[in-house]
Amino acid sequence: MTVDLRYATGPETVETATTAQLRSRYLIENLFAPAEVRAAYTHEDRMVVAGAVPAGTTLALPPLDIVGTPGHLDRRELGVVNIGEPGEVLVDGTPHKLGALDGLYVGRGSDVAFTGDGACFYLVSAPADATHPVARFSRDTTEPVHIGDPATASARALYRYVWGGGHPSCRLQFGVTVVSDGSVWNTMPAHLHRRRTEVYLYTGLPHDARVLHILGRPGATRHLFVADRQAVIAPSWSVHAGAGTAPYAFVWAMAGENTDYGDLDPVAVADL
Ligand SMILES: O=C(O)C(=O)C[C@H](O)C(=O)CO
Repeated sequence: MTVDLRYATGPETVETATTAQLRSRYLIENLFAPAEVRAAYTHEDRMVVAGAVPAGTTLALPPLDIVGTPGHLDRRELGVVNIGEPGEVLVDGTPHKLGALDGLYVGRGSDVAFTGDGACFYLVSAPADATHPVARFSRDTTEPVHIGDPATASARALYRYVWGGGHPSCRLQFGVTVVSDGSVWNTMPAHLHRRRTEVYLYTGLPHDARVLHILGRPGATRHLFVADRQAVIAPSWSVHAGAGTAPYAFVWAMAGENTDYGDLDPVAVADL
């Protein structure tokens, strides 16, 4: 299986990069294909992001040569969000049903497989040094945190699945944010995470719409136009925020030194 490999980068490279260079370093475009698992590996906090689209088959989470262990999760933990129709994730043979935007945490050491005709699973794994139990998160029963304001076109609901305040993990945090009708902005005002890497996967965008995603150091930002089901890597020195030309949601996932969701450095709009 080919893995899309991304090296770690420094902030100074962003200001002089061409658009093509920015896209090849930070944007992950083709994670989802029928009856395949596709993966990208970033050296930023050694996160793996992947797509599994069973399309009527049963797809196993494969080992990756770059990870270097016989099983993908031998030394890793996994977050899964279903961005398609309902499907099942088999963890050591036990099925866990996931509806649209539901999540699943899988601890170190498990074998995982995916089924479901219209299901489309987004996966994030990160190194783990302990084993925590499997946990399912339903978007319908997770109490969202409402942030932003319709007056600034930034109202959104944040569904935190693994975030340090509930189910335990080693390094991984993830959840889903749904931008409210009439709002366009995510993560504005923006912030940085000195102690972790974050990856956003945009979902629910019409095919002809885009999210204008902002990256880079405050005061020296660039942008990428991002389509549905594409992901963007935000190294620890980069803001990560965006405005959509149509309604959208996104899966956010982080890995780093701690699992404290509130450990972030806010950036005032005027400092961007
Ligand atoms: O819309 C938002 O704001 C977010 O969803 C923020 C992410 O959860 C995030 O950046 C976590 O650090």
